[in-house]
Amino acid sequence: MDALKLLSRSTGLKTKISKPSPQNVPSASGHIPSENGSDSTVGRKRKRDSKDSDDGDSSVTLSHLLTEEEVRQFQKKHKIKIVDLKLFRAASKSTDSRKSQKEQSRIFPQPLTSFGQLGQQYNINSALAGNIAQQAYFEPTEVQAATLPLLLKPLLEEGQQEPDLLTIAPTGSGKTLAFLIPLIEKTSRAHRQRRDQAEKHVSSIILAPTKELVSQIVNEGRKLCSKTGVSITAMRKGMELWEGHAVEAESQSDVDEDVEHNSDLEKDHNPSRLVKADILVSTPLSLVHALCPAWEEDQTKPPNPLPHIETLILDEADVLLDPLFRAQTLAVWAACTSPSLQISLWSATIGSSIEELAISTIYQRQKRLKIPRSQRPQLLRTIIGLKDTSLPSISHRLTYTATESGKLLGMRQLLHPTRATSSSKGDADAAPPPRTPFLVFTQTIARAQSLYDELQYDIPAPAGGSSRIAVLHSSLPDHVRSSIMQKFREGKIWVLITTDLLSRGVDFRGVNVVVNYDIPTTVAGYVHRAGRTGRAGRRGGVCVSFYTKEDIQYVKGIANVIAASEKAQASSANRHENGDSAAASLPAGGIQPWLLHALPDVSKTAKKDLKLHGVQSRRAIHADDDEKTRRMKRKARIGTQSGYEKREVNRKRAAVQASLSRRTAPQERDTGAEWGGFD
Ligand SMILES: Nc1ncnc2c1ncn2[C@@H]1O[C@H](COP(=O)(O)OP(=O)(O)OP(=O)(O)O)[C@@H](O)[C@H]1O
Repeated sequence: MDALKLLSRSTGLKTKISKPSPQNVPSASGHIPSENGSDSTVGRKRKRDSKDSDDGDSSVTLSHLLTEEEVRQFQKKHKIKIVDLKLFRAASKSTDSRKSQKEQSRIFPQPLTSFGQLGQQYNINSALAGNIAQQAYFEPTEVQAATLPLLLKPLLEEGQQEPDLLTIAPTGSGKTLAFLIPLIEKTSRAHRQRRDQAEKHVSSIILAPTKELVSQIVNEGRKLCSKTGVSITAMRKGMELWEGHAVEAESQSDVDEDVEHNSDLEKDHNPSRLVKADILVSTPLSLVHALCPAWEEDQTKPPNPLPHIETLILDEADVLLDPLFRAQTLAVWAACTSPSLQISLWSATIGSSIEELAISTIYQRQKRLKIPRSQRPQLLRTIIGLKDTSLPSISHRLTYTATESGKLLGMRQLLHPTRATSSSKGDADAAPPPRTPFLVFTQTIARAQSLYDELQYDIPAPAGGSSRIAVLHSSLPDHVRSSIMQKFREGKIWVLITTDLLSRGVDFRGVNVVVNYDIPTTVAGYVHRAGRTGRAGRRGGVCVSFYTKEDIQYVKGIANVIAASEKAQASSANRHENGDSAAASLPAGGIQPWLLHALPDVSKTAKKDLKLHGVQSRRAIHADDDEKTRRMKRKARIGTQSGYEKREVNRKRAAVQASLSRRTAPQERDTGAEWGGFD
């Protein structure tokens, strides 16, 4: 296993980078034609210095722009849909069918067919173009092809405003690059126009739900910002967003150690604590504390305004606008008071209620700031592929284990596959046994810890023993969290047990197997967890989900996602039938149609309850739980001790306790009695 090579991206470790085969890049559904209409870019590495125009040389233009019909064909082939939501709003007042309303509001801008166009057509900062080339990205992914022109084109002409944008694109499809490139270019242009570095202040904010994701975005951003004059940093303790407003150290959560220090902050004198970076990446709570330290006590208090912020990006927008983070995110959004603020929301899953919330927040803000209609930016929605489906390149296995102890057995079988269990008795077509690295998800921190305790000695000592397995959750100190992340990226840890903390956005390139030891609490959760494998077009990723009797009532949604993903894979296999054998082979252990019929529909209340609390038997024991619930929860605990062994241990413990209390009781009576005086 070459885990080191697979996981080494983002670690700074040098590995040999080879050109991926065309079907392995994220644009696997079909190659992107070059400017002259041919498919010549595919399969050939672009020369780094041949196309990038020099900074300021705007005379180089594309020799050939695609006609509208070609753009339509391109969008169809790559499953790209761009809708102008204002046109859609106007069209929805008509009596036309919804389908035709949608068709009327679709737009067909020029796509980005190669990274070379960034220099040629969009005249981006040459250092930025060089940094992109340095990353050895050979061609844009669908989301990059669709959104980069939308965000970069308005920068070319003065007075043009970038659109507000909602983007839904599959996991691992390169959304981070899609929002970072235009942001860095916009900031670099603003620097050139201003040329007054003394004025430097934060002009853009990127919000992400976890510290791990914040750290990852900053690391990716740093690579792209190199030598562009643009700086990016993560929110950290003691930072001031404006002079005299230090963040309360104890109320402010720290970011990971692997985020390098912003050099501006390391100067000793106090004003240096002022954030001087251009782009600030933060979790919503960290930022909201910076804007209003007492925010949690009084959430009605408006946070201090951030009038200089020109761009706000919500990565994993559906989580940020979910009730869990909603108040904090909206508080930051409201604090960005610039009338020319450009907002973009990115995720693999944005449900219609979240989309409505985002759109209404955008409109209300424009009304509040009294921005004339003529000056309001376009509002666009880009969808890549099918909404709320998992990547077709991932194989899914939904495994019934009946009980909790069945799961442990299943997990051990995955870790130690034998010939008999991995290939169904000599079946030559059976899938090969899954190979580490594994990312294992549980419902709660306590369960992640228990599973770790159970499995920590399962890897044989000659293979590294317990150092190969780790647990990561939000109760661990930040430095431990970042060290585990680093080791997993470097391939030193093979099995990482975690909670939903790592289900969103985190990019471990080489994860081969995602195990849902406990089923996720939402369908979107499944899409995101599964999406930790099969990233950047990698094939061979497997997502195994165990379910027990208690889960049967909830798994239909997951089964539907798997069925949709398999259908997409089958149709892509048909398209590739003349050559792409990897795509042509259907995943092993897929969903049988009878199972889809047999599984009960999930009621709205059950969905809501699952989302809020998880499966009941796996929740922590509460003081007000009745005896039956306690028993059920105890039974669902992760462990290899049999019921008999547990009862024996409890019996012995009770006997020892009783003997101890018999011995201490007389003393307690002597010392504990109140002194009644000499009388
Ligand atoms: N054009 C490209 N060609 C090849 N690889 C790319 C390209 N763009 C991005 N990648 C790689 O794809 C991987 C996934 O990218 P990224 O983390 O941005 O995905 P994402 O769409 O944000 O996923 P998620 O929804 O899970 O957050 C990263 O390792 C990134 O380096």
